[in-house]
Amino acid sequence: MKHAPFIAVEGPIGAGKTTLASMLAEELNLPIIKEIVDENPFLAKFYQNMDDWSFQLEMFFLCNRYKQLEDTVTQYIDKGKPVISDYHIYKNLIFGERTLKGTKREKYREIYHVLTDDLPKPNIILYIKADLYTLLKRIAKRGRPFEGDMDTAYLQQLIEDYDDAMASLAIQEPSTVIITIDGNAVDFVENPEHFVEIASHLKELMK
Ligand SMILES: Nc1ncnc2c1ncn2[C@@H]1O[C@H](COP(=O)(O)OP(=O)(O)OP(=O)(O)O)[C@@H](O)[C@H]1O
Ligand SMILES: Nc1nc(=O)c2ncn([C@H]3C[C@H](O)[C@@H](CO)O3)c2[nH]1
Repeated sequence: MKHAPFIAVEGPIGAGKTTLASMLAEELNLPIIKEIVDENPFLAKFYQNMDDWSFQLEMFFLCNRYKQLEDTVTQYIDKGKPVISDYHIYKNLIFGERTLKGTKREKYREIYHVLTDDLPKPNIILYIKADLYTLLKRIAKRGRPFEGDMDTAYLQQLIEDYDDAMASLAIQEPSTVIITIDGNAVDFVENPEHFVEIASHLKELMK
């Protein structure tokens, strides 16, 4: 691999990104960058009223991820050190395009590009695909109170948005390696062999 591996684990809500990224970080001895969830002041409000809170929420996620990406670049990428993250900053566009409307969507899209276009992006993406049934099961298992009433239509739409986004990324950035994991069938939590297979694949790519 020409550049230091910058690995992102992606997939719709509850797919298992943090779980897999943490397991891989430990197995491969990699530093991990994790999404900020608990200190997010808008998330619970957003799930109660998406139209009222989407712009604040998307901007909050974007600013946080921008800061984390800047730090990741200076601390790891610029020094040629590998790193793993439980998200790709592109997810801001996936969510923003879905939750925002009209001029706010256009403004947000512009701000996203101004902030991120000149920054390095992950060169390996592990994309966990999973169906609605699996995601709802995992979201319930995790039991975050504010996700309790999640609209299933929203989640189903995001599943499709993620598929479209990964297909677009594959075209826009052909050098990015995208490994798709069937999150319904492959269970890296319950089945150690499944995890070993993913970790071995990644080790090969990182050589
Ligand atoms: N392969 C799996 N098999 C069974 N349970 C899993 C699996 N992956 C994750 N889980 C469980 O599902 C829940 C959601 O996982 P996790 O928090 O890693 O998802 P996520 O994709 O990071 O979520 P979010 O999109 O909200 O950030 C957790 O309770 C986790 O333990
Ligand atoms: N609207 C919106 N935009 C984002 O960029 C975004 N990223 C994550 N999330 C939601 C999913 C989980 O509930 C919870 C933790 O991942 O936060 C988001 N929601």
